[in-house]
Amino acid sequence: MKKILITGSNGLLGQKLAELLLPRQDVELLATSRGENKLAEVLPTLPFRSMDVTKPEEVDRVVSEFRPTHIIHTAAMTNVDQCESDRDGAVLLNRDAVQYLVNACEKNNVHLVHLSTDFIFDGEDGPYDEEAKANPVNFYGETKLQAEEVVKQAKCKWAILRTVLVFGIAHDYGRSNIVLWVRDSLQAGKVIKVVTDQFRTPTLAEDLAMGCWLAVEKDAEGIYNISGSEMLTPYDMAMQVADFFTLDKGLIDKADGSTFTQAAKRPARTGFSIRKAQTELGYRPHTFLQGIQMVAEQAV
Ligand SMILES: NC(=O)C1=CN([C@@H]2O[C@H](COP(=O)(O)OP(=O)(O)OC[C@H]3O[C@@H](n4cnc5c(N)ncnc54)[C@H](OP(=O)(O)O)[C@@H]3O)[C@@H](O)[C@H]2O)C=CC1
Ligand SMILES: Cc1cn([C@H]2C[C@H](O)[C@@H](COP(=O)(O)OP(=O)(O)O[C@H]3O[C@@H](C)C(=O)[C@@H](O)[C@H]3O)O2)c(=O)[nH]c1=O
Repeated sequence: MKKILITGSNGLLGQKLAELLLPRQDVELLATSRGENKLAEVLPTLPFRSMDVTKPEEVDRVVSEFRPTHIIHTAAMTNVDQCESDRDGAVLLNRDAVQYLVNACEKNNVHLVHLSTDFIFDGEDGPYDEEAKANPVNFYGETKLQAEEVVKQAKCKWAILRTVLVFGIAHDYGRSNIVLWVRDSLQAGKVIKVVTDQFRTPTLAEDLAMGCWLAVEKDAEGIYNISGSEMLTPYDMAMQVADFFTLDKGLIDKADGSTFTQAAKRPARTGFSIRKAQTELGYRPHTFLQGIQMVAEQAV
């Protein structure tokens, strides 16, 4: 029996984890997030406690009371541009909160599964394997790299799962992602500028949730890349989305990183080799096209 506490259960990955793990007979689950439970209506039997990971005494109390075997830590400041403007907030949530969780895990003998990102790399020479040297180009990546250092110092068991450009559909959820953004923009007849000079291995949220479960099930320790397997540009992705939903590809304008400005710099070529997760965990992601299809099936 695995006793799993999820942080950030209101987020995209958190919701997919709750859906995946709640029905399992070999898992006892506690979903936590700050504020109210967004899954209360769709998963009424989901055990939930409000837990703000930036409050150490709250983390200590909830972890000590539930005494999980594993924590899957998904909560983070994932708005990359916001991390640039709210640096103190980004450090508190993306790094300091990880230290609070590590403290609670050490005290209660918990295996910590921590989520990290391709944005710890500079994007000069992707795809990356688990041994590649980090060199973040934006503040989000900086804080997530600092979090990895915190986890690596931990005296409890730990795994770091790195992922890339996650897409999927969640309930009552504000953040968009490439598939929904392209679909919704084209459906509204809007012209979009999409970059041709960034490369990613986009990740279906359901696949990432499965990767997290495999890591827990196998008590995996160390670093694992958990992403899709196809290296695509956002422009390639947009074209596949347009094709799938039979939308007007004429609305997709090619752009490049130099003309296209976002507050935070993005690494050019990331993407992951997922060989280690495939061989050691039995991780098998869907294709990007299958991922779009799954999103379409869930769309209302
Ligand atoms: N999405 C992506 O493309 C990628 C994500 N990752 C990493 O994967 C992980 C999961 O990402 P994803 O699910 O997309 O993230 P989301 O932004 O969807 O979810 C994060 C959740 O954390 C919650 N949260 C925020 N602050 C706190 C807090 N102080 N205490 C408790 N919960 C809090 C948020 O709550 P609220 O709803 O109230 O804001 C949100 O529901 C993150 O660690 C991220 O860095 C890595 C690479 C790519
Ligand atoms: C908004 C926008 C994005 N893009 C491209 C750039 C980028 O590669 C891709 C997604 O852009 P976004 O700004 O939505 O996503 P972005 O913030 O870059 O996503 C990141 O999120 C964090 C949490 C991570 O950890 C990373 O793995 C990464 O996926 O789409 C365009 O081409 N045109 C646009 O108008």
